Amino acid sequence: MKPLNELKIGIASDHAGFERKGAVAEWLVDQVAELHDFGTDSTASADYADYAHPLAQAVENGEFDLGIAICGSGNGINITVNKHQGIRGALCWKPELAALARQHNNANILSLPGRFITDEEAIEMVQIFLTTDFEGGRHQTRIDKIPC
Ligand SMILES: O=C(CO)[C@H](O)[C@H](O)[C@H](O)COP(=O)(O)O
Repeated sequence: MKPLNELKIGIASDHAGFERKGAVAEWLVDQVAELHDFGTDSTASADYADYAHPLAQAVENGEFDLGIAICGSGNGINITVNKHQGIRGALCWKPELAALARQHNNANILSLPGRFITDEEAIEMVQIFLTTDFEGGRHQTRIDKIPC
């Protein structure tokens, strides 16, 4: 994993994750090399797939190192990003899960439940996700068996 200040990060949300995304982005923009917001851009009702697919495509093709996806429960946006072959999206709601998502799953998109976590919890999970390395070994063997 590159150092935090060299990472190119994509972020996306629907309306339900918009305000949480704003708090995360405000903290993150000074920490990383590049931060791109794939939308949405307000709390007006929106469909998470419209923002999740462009984020997932950009991470999948290497334009961004890692992604952050936020909707109300986290489920809709996480289900959507995981439709992409090169994406391993992990829905996390506590710091230990964000660490394990990197260590064991080599997750490349962190999905967060915006309506069920605080700004501080979201930022803590993002920081952990972006600075924790994949352990490889037995976990790589398992990841290699995922594609079908
Ligand atoms: O949580 C979500 C999907 O898993 C989305 O954030 C939706 O916005 C959620 O289903 C709530 O939608 P609503 O239109 O705000 O009721």
